[in-house]
Amino acid sequence: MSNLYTLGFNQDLANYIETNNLNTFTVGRVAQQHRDGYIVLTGRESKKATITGNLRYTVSEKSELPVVGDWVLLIDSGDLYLIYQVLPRHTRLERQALQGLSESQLIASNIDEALIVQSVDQNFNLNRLERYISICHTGNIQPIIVLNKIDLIDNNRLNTLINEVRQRIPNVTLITTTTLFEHGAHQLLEKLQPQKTYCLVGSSGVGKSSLINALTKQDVMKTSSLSQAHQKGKHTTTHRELFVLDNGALIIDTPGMRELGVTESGHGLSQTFEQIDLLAADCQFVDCSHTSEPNCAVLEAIRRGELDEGALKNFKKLQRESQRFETSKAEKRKIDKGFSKMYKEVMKMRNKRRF
Ligand SMILES: Nc1nc2c(ncn2[C@@H]2O[C@H](COP(=O)(O)OP(=O)(O)OP(=O)(O)O)[C@@H](O)[C@H]2O)c(=O)[nH]1
Ligand SMILES: [Zn+2]
Repeated sequence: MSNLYTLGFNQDLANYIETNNLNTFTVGRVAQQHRDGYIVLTGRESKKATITGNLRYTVSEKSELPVVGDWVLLIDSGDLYLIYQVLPRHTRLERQALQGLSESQLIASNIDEALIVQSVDQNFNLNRLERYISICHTGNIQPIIVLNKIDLIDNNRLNTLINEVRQRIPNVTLITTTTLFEHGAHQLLEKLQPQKTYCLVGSSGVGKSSLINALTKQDVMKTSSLSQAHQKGKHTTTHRELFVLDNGALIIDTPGMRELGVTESGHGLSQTFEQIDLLAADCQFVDCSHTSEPNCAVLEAIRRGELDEGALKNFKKLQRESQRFETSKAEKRKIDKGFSKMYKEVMKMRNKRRF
């Protein structure tokens, strides 16, 4: 078991296995997810794996199936492991496809900190940063902002950008990198701790694969050429993969995520827009929408120049989005429930007829 700890295994998981009498299984961590199966690490080996029929047919939602980062119980069947069970997840990186169904998609699990990568060229966007940060908070993941490709701009411009981030998002760690020069990512490497799991998120072409290559000091990820990276809809990273770095940190690369929707209105948004949340407590109306109400503390703060108007605008946009998501989820649940009721009634009638 001791080798498992180098993969991020912890006492909570050990206790879970112990209390549920699951000691007979091999424990592993999902390192790669492909169309036709998985690669799991057990601390001793890396082997192909597939899920058991039992697991496939007993899950009630797709998100209960294994994803990269998951801890799983395995049955050894020679050159293949069978995944018998997914152990409880302590964090989840989840997204909702903006033009999609009401279903959210689990991207990876058990991530301690997410590195939100933006490049300092036209990709730089405060609203998008806040969007990614909300998703992290919703999944209990600590966000870190990484501004990459700083070789493209001069120091003045860089300081302006850093100030812009600091003003809008004061409480999240900010790191600057370039993968063009040796040691250009040293600030980032120093931040990564052994046995902790990180993931890289960000639009296609911002340099996530290049950063992985810089951190692993190898060419493990294929990077796209600039022209390719800017072709719309082309993702150069096609699968998710977990890497163990020389310093013992674990890092997961995820494919470029253009359509990244927030999934819930819970604490994710209020944690990200903490300042608005705090101010709102002083609004005259409990359900103040901070639009035109009298004695609105949020609008007052904007008037006084203490709150960025852009932050409030983005907050409202993300709030509307998550409300839409919640509503469509509730509607879907109602429809599903209706179907299941109908199905039960039909079965009851069939059984009656039989006897
Ligand atoms: N100037 C400059 N270019 C960089 C830097 N980092 C990466 N690039 C270039 O940006 C392009 C995209 O880099 P990738 O590492 O493939 O980007 P990615 O985020 O992994 O992209 P996806 O795999 O599509 O999600 C490549 O041409 C890289 O050479 C940097 O620090 N400075
Ligand atoms: Zn208000």
